[in-house]
Amino acid sequence: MRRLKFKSRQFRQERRSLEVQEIDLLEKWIEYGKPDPGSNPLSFPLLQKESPVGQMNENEFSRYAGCELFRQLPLSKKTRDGLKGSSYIKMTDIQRASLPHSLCGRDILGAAKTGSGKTLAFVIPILEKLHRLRWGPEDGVGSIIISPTRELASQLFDVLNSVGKFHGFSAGLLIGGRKGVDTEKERVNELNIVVCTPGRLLQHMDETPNFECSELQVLVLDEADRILDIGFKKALNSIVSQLPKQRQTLLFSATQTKSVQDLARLSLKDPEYLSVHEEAITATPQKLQETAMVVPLDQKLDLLWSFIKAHLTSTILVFLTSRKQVKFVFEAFKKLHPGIPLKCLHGKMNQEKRLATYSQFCGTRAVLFSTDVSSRGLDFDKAVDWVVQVDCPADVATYIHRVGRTARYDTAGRSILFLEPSEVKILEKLKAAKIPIKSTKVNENRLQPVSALLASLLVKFPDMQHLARRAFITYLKAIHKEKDKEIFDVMKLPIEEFSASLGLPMTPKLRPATRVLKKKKKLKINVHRPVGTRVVFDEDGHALPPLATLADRNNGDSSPRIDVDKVQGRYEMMRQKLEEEDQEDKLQARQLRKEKRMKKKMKWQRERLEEEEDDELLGSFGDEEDATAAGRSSKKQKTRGSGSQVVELHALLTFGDCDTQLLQSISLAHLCFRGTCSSEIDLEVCGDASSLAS
Ligand SMILES: Nc1ncnc2c1ncn2[C@@H]1O[C@H](COP(=O)(O)OP(=O)(O)OP(=O)(O)O)[C@@H](O)[C@H]1O
Repeated sequence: MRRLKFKSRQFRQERRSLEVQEIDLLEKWIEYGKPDPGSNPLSFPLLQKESPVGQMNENEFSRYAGCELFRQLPLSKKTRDGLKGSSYIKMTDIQRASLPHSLCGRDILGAAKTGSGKTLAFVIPILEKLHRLRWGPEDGVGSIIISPTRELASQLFDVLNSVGKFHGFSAGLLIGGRKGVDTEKERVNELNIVVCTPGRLLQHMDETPNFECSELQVLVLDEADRILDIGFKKALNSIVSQLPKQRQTLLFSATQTKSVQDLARLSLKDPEYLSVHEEAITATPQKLQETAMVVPLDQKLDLLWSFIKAHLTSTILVFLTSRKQVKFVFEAFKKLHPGIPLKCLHGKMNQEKRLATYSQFCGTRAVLFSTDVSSRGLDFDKAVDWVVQVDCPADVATYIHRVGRTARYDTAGRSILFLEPSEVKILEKLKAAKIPIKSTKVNENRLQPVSALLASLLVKFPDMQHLARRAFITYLKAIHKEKDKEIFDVMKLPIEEFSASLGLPMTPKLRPATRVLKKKKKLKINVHRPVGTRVVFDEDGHALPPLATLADRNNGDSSPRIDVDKVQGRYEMMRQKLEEEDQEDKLQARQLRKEKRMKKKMKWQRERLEEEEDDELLGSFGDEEDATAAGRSSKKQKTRGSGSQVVELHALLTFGDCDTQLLQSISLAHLCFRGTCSSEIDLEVCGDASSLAS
């Protein structure tokens, strides 16, 4: 047994040196085959499947720009094994075009159709870059992947988990509201790869002590155009200002931004623009059949109900404009029992429910009513048969993302768009954007009216009346707010008929927006008022504004006038003072963080050195030292581990509101569960985690 342990240490050393050799080889290979900046590897002659791969002779390597199999790329064994384990063999176009550039460390601006495999195009370079840098727990956050929604972040995390399972990086999913943030704070500093939504990342940057990303290597923005748009502007600017400028940045989306201003915000360095489907005849997947139907607003629910009743064995994703509409249609249709499971998803649902709904919907026959929270990035296991857009999308990009939830990778799919007659102008815009959408007429004979059923439902369940009213109002408000007035005109809508179609007995009154004037706050005497903030009154008993004390009384006027220069001077002085103090504070905090990091790093390096010395000692002293060294080295194995044969359970941690339990179980297992694949070497278990060893 002792001998076996000695072997396992030697094995670890050998493995480490093999890893160093592999990295050296990969770096040479990448350097050798770098494609020219600005070139598109898709236009290179295809590398034959049977061509030799890797090092040809001392200074010659096989070509990787222009290859189509993952195994022909300069990737580590761990990544290759991860890809193979997930059955990824052949690259998609965006992967073929971008990976040769991103593996060399270049910034990428990648655009490709929905469902075309953009996720792997950024997950692989992250794993490879950190692997080649031999990134470890003590190095902190090496990569951040930002996604606009929690579901998408969680899905990206799953892909990272499956492809990166042979690497020893710790990764965390940081999403969600206030809940769970404290648990995350305790562990977030140990992460190497962070998958997150902008809000949660910023929350940690602001609140978590010592959380910093000053060593960041790769920043990824998935659905980049969405993250760069106005809704996330403030958050993203704050995030980027806290990241080092020296980093690789990868931006991907099906509808990519080219705004120079946007890109300047991210300080991209000579990015490679790779829009692989720009030349394609269509902007949407080839196997997607797209149809539009013109139907008056008051018949949309009839059409939707008839559609669902006619497709009871399908998986259908239905998009509506507002959360209130989603709630109403879902609750109402559920009570009418259409004969197929119904689900709903919107941004105000709690996170656990959102994630549960998302995973339940994957691969089952069901109808999911959703707002645009599901429109981007989600890969419902390639199982959505139909995308139904009951309400017109805000713009062409939204249309592309919504229909992109079906016909993913190489599967087929169908979509249908219900258009109010006043909205038909969008068809021209869709066609101009190379979207092959065909218009068909509604077959009135097959329409199953649902309005009467809804009216009786609203009588039976008075709560539903409120939902219906809210759905009505929020829809009209949303249309009123839409920017594209050529398509959206609330005045052209049949408002009364629409209200009746929801089952409402009377059309709710739409009041013009009024400003609610707040009551003037009563002034109270604050006895705890800090010294120096005394209120000064004039002779008539009126409180003087604070700056009146600075007024220039020497100009002869009876009423004192503010001396603007004096006031500005004082402000300027205060501003300067504050800025100086701020700078000092920042410097101090940075210094402290740096020292702490250095200490941690030194400690880890010392431990590793000791471990290596131990190994060498063991080599000379043999079996005697084994027993004492075993405990110590097992402990070290907890924090640092790599290698193809040793399986460590600490590989990936999951953070997030719903994962507290999982987090606990992983940290338990993380204690020191270590098994080896070699039949020669026995399981080595330390401490009280022995019960986990079986
Ligand atoms: N090389 C590949 N071989 C086989 N399947 C792949 C490959 N790359 C990606 N896929 C599969 O294709 C599907 C779509 O991939 P992915 O979600 O990355 O698309 P996307 O381009 O990011 O889509 P969207 O624009 O909607 O976000 C996934 O189910 C994924 O597993």
